[in-house]
Amino acid sequence: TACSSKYVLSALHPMWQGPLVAPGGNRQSPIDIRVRKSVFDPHLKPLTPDYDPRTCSQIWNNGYSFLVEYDDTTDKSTLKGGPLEDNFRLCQFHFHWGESNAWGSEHTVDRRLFPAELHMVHWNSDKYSRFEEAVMEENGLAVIGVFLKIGKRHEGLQKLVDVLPAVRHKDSVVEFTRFDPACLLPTNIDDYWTYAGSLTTPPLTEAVTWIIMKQHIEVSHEQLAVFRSLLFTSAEEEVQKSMVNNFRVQQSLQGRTVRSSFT
Ligand SMILES: CCOC(=O)CCc1ccc(S(N)(=O)=O)cc1
Ligand SMILES: [Zn+2]
Repeated sequence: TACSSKYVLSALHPMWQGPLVAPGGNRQSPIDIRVRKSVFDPHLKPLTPDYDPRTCSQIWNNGYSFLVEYDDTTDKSTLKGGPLEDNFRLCQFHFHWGESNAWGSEHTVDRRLFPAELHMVHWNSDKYSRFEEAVMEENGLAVIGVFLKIGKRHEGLQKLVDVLPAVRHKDSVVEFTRFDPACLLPTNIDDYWTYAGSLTTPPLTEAVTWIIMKQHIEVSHEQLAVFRSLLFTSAEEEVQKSMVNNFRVQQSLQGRTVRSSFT
């Protein structure tokens, strides 16, 4: 069952220092999105991201992924609309990927795996005063998920790819500015699935409104290979481990409904 495979992952993956089973976990992520079981919701509004590239501040390797962090002390880079009732502030984006192009995404669509998945993480600034507070609350976070496919080179991503060697080791950080995260969104952001879920890494809190884009973006094989050149390990550790397969296994839906913004 999903539960046992979660234990298997915990045994194999160095990345799990958190709780193996989220307390009372009945809305865990990621999930498999069964397209024919999703329910069209005509009341879902268009999503309105409004990002200011000047809020981009740094990139760091946290030992699970690399995070591009945004200054979220003011309402400069926000997300509204879609399934969201409140205003959400962008705080970071990161990716999950595999060691091969055959797998790497966290969510799947009718069991289809993608080589990687982008997560753009926002917190509810109408209800909470900072990310660390929102991450513990039921309607605290909104994460946009975008699938990556291998194809043509993504020109906007290249600025990010070029700086990754500078954050090769865990806990390394470099200044990174004037990056517009909107360039990583697909051309069509009106078609998405949405469901109530959780963080996919510790603390695994059930705080996330997930918004998964139907349309993927394309990156080149060479660009994804640079992601795989990152390391889970810090510079001091003798054994260097490639940062690959940093995804969680799918969790059971447990009666949840996945809504779609399109028919
Ligand atoms: C209390 C501090 O909590 C954190 O730092 C959680 C960060 C965190 C943010 C987003 C995600 S994901 N993969 O579900 O988009 C996982 C973990
Ligand atoms: Zn993630």
